[in-house]
Amino acid sequence: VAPEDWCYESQAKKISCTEPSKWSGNCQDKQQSPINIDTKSVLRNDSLKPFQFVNYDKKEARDIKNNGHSVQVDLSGSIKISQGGLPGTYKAAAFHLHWSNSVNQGSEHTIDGKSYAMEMHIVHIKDKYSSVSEALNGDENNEIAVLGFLIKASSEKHPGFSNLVENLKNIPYKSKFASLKEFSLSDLLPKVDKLKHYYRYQGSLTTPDCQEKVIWTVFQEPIQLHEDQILEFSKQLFYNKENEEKMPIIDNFRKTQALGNRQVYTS
Ligand SMILES: Nc1nc(-c2ccc(Cl)c(S(N)(=O)=O)c2)cs1
Ligand SMILES: [Zn+2]
Repeated sequence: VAPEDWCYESQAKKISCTEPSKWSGNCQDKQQSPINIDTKSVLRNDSLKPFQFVNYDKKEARDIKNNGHSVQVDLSGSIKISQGGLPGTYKAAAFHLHWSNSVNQGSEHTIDGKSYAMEMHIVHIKDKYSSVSEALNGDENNEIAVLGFLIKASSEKHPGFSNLVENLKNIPYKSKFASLKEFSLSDLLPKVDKLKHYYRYQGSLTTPDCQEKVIWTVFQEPIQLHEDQILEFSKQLFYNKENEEKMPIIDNFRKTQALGNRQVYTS
């Protein structure tokens, strides 16, 4: 089945599409993501130094896009990460999010069985590549580095996310774009001194073809958004194109996968 008609369980109930248990490619292999992180079984690894974030504080106006599975913001390759136990420098490609229509679930990774309301993924590729698809052609298991940020509901509105959230109503359907006011990635993330603590493991893309080429980082410090900001995603965004039956993007998160013989490390 061609990967483009893959879908999540919530959609498979309404339309005929390939639901997660039937995803093809590497999706049925043994080093899949996301996983539950059992904090009692993680191993401290002192070589997991703090990340070096380059141009994360660079303010840029960017487009936000409904890609039919999530909401995505493409990033310029001048944004980079290094250190953080990575084998070299990686450049940013894009970020996207996963969510539900309730705040008690929506994240992909879980911590001691606890789901968070959302999860943001900043996808990076090795510096030598110029696209995610080029990186996926590489044959190492660390061609891609995803930084995962858990998001929890709070009573406070997150000012850094306000413009992004306000623009969701402008991209209701697949392939719609909107222009965001200038912002930096740092505007969205916890303070850099809170990013010293993170989990690390070897895994995959959480969407087809689930290639096992991702070195995963899940930060321990969650981002806090107001409940209304979180619920706006499932209220305003639809999977389908303009003139098709409206199907809200809800529960666009993959279930946790077997850890198998992998070890999760912590900085
Ligand atoms: N069409 C879509 N692709 C993705 C995607 C692409 C690359 C990656 Cl690495 C990921 S994830 N969730 O593993 O971070 C998701 C989402 S929606
Ligand atoms: Zn993702």
